Amino acid sequence: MFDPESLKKLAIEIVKKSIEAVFPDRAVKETLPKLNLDRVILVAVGKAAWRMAKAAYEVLGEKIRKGVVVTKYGHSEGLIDDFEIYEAGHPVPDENTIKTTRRVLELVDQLNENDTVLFLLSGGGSSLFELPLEGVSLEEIQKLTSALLKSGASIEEINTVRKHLSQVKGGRFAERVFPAKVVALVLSDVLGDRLDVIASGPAWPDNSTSEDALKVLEKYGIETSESVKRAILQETPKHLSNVEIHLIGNVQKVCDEAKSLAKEKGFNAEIITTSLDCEAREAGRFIASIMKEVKFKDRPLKKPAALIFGGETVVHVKGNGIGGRNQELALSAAIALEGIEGVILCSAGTDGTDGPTDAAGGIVDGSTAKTLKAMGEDPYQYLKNNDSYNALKKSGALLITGPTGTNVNDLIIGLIV
Ligand SMILES: Nc1ncnc2c1ncn2[C@@H]1O[C@H](COP(=O)(O)OP(=O)(O)OP(=O)(O)O)[C@@H](O)[C@H]1O
Ligand SMILES: O=C(O)[C@H](O)CO
Ligand SMILES: [Mg+2]
Repeated sequence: MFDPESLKKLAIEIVKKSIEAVFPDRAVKETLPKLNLDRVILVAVGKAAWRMAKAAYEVLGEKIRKGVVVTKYGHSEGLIDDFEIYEAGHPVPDENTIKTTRRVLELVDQLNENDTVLFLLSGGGSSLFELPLEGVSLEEIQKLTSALLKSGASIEEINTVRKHLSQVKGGRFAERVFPAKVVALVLSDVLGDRLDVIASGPAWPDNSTSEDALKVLEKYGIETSESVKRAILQETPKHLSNVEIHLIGNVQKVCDEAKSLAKEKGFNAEIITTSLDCEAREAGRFIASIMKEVKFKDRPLKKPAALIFGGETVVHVKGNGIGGRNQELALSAAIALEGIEGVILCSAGTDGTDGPTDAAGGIVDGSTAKTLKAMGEDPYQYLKNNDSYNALKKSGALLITGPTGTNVNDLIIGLIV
């Protein structure tokens, strides 16, 4: 029923269309009309901020009294009415982060109980929205952030520390907006969607404590100054009375869309997990083993079948090649699927950039490893050297989409016919 080329095309189509379903524009436009907003101050923060703000402007128009957007360098796409649009440092905050955050605080400090801040939040916000507590310098925050990012700490742990050093994270932004209200739309790039973790939860009560933050520093052996330790001891808000939050997209949504698209195409489709978080090469091998079970035993699904996985794997980079977690997962699966017909696996970062490369991920089948071997290359050596980008490039197995303007973790689909 499917030749390898049409199966590949179909897998790419399902992945691309599923990512479109989590474009923030669409979700903002669906959500805002239900909220009865009038005369708001718009503040958009994160990697998807520009697109979220543009969509909000298209829905609310003149109802937006003032708009401020802060996103990563290169992530804004032009003017939106008379909004102030800023770009700042990511993944480590810089001078522009501080300047913009001060500007936002200046605006919200003038508000009263009749006002509403429409807060559009997405991943990356921790670095783009920051004003350190009194006594803590930007340099100290930069040093600490770099150390935490390299330490192997989880995003929850990293943000636990960040929240306790900031005037805007861990609910302190919402506290500062009081007595005005905050209505927030949030696009999640955190597995489990914890609202106090996404972008360090500027508008959500903090579930973590000063003690937790100190424990993270101790666990990863990170040295800090006395002034940083003193600042951490000031506890973040645990209750907020002026906040309404709407989660408008996450990895679950992208998986749901993939499942329904695969079903439309006549596949038996199932979401196996939305919280895949192990080492990328192990995930690739394990997913390949399930695909073989379907191929040869028709279980847990009968062919034609679509297996869908969402999450964010990790890579402990030991080699000196280039790649990303989705490309590494795909290469590992390609090795395990070698020689099998009627199987294809696509692994993609929904933001369109997987690791420090121009690819969104990889798309592999039973011929990928064979193609490399026919060229005299050893796929396993590429995997060992964390050089998935070059292995997939040589075998024509890179998935290239360009930056998508959204960011909700990774989508992996396996088709078996
Ligand atoms: N050669 C490589 N092979 C595989 N993975 C790599 C390689 N080099 C870096 N990485 C991985 O790429 C990750 C960064 O990728 P990426 O920018 O896609 O992350 P992200 O989670 O999407 O970031 P953000 O949350 O800011 O959007 C690093 O955590 C690292 O593990
Ligand atoms: O900004 C951040 O903290 C990360 O992207 C997680 O949301
Ligand atoms: Mg990314």
